[in-house]
Amino acid sequence: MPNLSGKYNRDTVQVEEALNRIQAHVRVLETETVPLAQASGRRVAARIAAPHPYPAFRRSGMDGYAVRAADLAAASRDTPVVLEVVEHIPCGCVPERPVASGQTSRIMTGAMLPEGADTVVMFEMTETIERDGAACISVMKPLVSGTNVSGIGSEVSEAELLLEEGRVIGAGETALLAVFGITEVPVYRRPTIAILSTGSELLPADAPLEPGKIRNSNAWMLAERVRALGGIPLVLETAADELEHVRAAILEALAQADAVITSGGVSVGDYDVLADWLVSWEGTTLFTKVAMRPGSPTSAGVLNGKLIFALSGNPGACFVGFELFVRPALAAMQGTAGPALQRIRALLGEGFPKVNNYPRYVRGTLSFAEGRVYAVTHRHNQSGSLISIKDTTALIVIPAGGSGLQPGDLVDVLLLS
Ligand SMILES: Nc1nc2c(c(=O)[nH]1)N[C@H]1C(S)=C(S)[C@@H](COP(=O)(O)OP(=O)(O)OC[C@H]3O[C@@H](n4cnc5c(N)ncnc54)[C@H](O)[C@@H]3O)O[C@H]1N2
Ligand code: MOO
Ligand SMILES: [Mg+2]
Repeated sequence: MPNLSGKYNRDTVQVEEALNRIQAHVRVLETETVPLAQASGRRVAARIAAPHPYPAFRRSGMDGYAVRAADLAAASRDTPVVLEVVEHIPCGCVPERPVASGQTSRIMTGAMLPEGADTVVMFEMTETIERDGAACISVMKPLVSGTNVSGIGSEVSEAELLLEEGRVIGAGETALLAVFGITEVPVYRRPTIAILSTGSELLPADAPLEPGKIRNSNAWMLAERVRALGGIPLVLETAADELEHVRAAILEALAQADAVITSGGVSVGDYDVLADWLVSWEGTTLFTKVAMRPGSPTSAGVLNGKLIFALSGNPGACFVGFELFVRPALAAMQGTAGPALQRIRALLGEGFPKVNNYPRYVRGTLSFAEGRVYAVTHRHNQSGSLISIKDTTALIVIPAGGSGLQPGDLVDVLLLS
């Protein structure tokens, strides 16, 4: 029997220190190139610069007439300026005739401006007339030169940074890559994350309920989060609370995955075998207790250069442990340093009278009223409850100590979405 006294006497580390220890062991994954159509949700693995200016040609912003602004300088209701229409320019065409003084070309939104012209008068400001058998327009107002024209590079100049390394590719990013013709995108490899649920009480989701048992929800929740953060979840068969069984499952998982998340068995119970293993194993233990609620027994270690996140089995604690520790690690594996969660300050909506010996990460959401941001805690915030997870968009940080918080007190809030 290994010496398990460490299971009961654990050093407590602060959340920040626990995260630092994890980040120190993150290995940034290799990069690969994927077609643009498969780049959604991936993180860019290089600094991507604009290969050409955008727009690449002087472009009309309106359906109207391309003119020389100087020609319209004296235009007024009483002295309209008459210009001869010399060409029609649809989108996608290169104008064939320059616009000389006294001339104009009919031009469509998005079409290339003809030489000589510097301004576009929208149709609504013109009147078409005929003069000496020629099609003309009359304009009754001057325009500032450049009106309704997007100049070359006015939006993006050549070589300008488009996407910084580590950025997640979403709608705006894909649009940029497409418009610049970057159809082979350098991205970080997606981390494969093995998910092992431990617990002899766990049934698969499709099993009929049995007395004393519950269906496994953590595996589904964790897989969903891993997928949403760019990883590939590898959900393993649930392990019974037996040390050898759990150990073997983790070792096998480490061979196939970039990191392993376990849930359950980290506290001091008789069948909390992960806690047993982490004090007697061959790996490096990073921490086995964190100054936080829920999830104080959350543990982590490194074996064969790979991280093992041993999250609590309690669904609320499992969720919070994932967001605080696994999420930043997933981001870092895919090339993004820095905090994974944005921290803001908000006014506490309802009071939180409970005094804590550890900082508490309360599931909640933000609400907005009269220009103020309120942090609203959810009712079911026990470590063991899971009903509030679906409505959680933020973790509200209630500091340790003190004498409870009043409505309107300023609190730190970690934004999850
Ligand atoms: N004497 C003490 N008891 C406990 C302490 C303590 O300090 N002294 N800590 C409590 C705290 S805090 C937490 S958090 C839990 C941690 O429990 P474990 O991580 O060891 O998890 P289990 O014992 O395996 O299960 C706890 C709870 O969660 C349910 N569970 C487990 N896996 C799943 C799953 N995949 N899906 C859904 N639900 C799951 C399990 O059935 C239990 O109800 O320990 C306290 N005890
Ligand atoms: O730290 Mo435990 O997760 O409160 O219940
Ligand atoms: Mg337990």
